[in-house]
Amino acid sequence: MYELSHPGGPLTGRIQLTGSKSIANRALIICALTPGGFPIHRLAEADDTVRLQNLLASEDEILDAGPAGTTFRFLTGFLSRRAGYQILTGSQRMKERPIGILVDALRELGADITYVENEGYPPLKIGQSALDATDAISIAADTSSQYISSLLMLAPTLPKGLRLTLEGRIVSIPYINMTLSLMAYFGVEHEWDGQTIVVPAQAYQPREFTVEADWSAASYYYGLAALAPSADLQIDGLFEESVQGDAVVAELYRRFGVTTTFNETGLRIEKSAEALIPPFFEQDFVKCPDIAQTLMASCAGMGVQGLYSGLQTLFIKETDRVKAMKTELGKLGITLYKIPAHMSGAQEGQQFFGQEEKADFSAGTPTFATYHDHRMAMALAPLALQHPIRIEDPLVVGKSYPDFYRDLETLGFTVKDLG
Ligand SMILES: O=C(O)C1=C[C@@H](OP(=O)(O)O)[C@@H](O)[C@H](O)C1
Ligand SMILES: C=C(OP(=O)(O)O)C(=O)O
Repeated sequence: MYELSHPGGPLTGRIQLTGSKSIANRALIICALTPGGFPIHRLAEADDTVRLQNLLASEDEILDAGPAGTTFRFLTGFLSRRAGYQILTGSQRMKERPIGILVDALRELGADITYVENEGYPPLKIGQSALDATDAISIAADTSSQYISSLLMLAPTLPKGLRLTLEGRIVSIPYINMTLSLMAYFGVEHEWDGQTIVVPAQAYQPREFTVEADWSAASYYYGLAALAPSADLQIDGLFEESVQGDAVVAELYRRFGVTTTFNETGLRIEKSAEALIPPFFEQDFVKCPDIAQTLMASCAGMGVQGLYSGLQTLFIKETDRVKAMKTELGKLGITLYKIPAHMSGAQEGQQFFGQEEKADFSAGTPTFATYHDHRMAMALAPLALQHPIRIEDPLVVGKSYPDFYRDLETLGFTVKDLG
């Protein structure tokens, strides 16, 4: 367990931000699909990326993706064409994260995939197939965009390419765009017409590639700036033009008086002591699910009333994130609650959640559980600007950002290992 604290006063410093695991994992899969490969610079040191790199190089029969969603989903597609049989497995939580939508789509293409334990869930036994049964399939787009990205990256290498029709409300759409723009960087063209993406058969063109810094990780610095009396932070490695949907975080925090200016090496986040905090924050997170916890913790720290929608994918991530945030914010006297449909005006398939109290530390130092979810630890960490906090299983951050605590220390935080 770690205890985090900060002496108070203005928050200043400079961070070389970790690389994006989403971008790195796409680059690794595309590289493996490109004859001869290509050099990738600033490959993220995230556990999920190291894992994918190791599994792509492994000839073992059992491949363990651990808790890494993109690693598991991207490999499910990739291994369908690799020689021999492999068993693709993961952590206990991974075995609870659905994979049936992707398996059904791959089976329609001709894949040889069987469930080793429970129907619809990892682990999978994956054999080699030409994936030439058809060149046009449909897939439900309302559960995880990672299934779609997995198919898209494979698509140009299929004998007749792929015509992929997305059904239902599309979640996490910026991640589909990220996949397509990386494919385009490596010379692969597509057409997106209505709900259908067409990728003709083509070869990836090798090109050197550099991984951008991680905008999802940047969200924690926005969270810190929002809770500091004043802040001036330089975050290196991020650029205004980004393929990451979570870059929207710069816009979201502007509402709390946290401003962003781009410069040569990255960006500067500033908040002045006079910044006005609005009483209310409303946001649909369907395009940026990974920053929802950051904003919930910020609203808690500022005592801003939050109204959230687009959280439907959070239930099947590293943990049920809504439930986990509800429990942990509850330790600070905050109720995160579902708003009944008749009160929120929610349309079918939509749910609204609300919270309004300000974090109350009068019960002493809170101990936050992390539920095997890196984002629980990192999203709650900024609250240490208001009162010391304790984080259980703190090294869970390694999934995307192993140097998180070291970077906090450079901003003046004390990180005490309580064992
Ligand atoms: O493709 C990706 O890199 C990701 C897609 C998103 O998942 P879903 O599409 O399952 O929402 C996101 O939450 C995850 O952290 C990374
Ligand atoms: C949801 C996440 O990752 P994954 O789905 O790849 O496990 C995440 O990093 O927030």
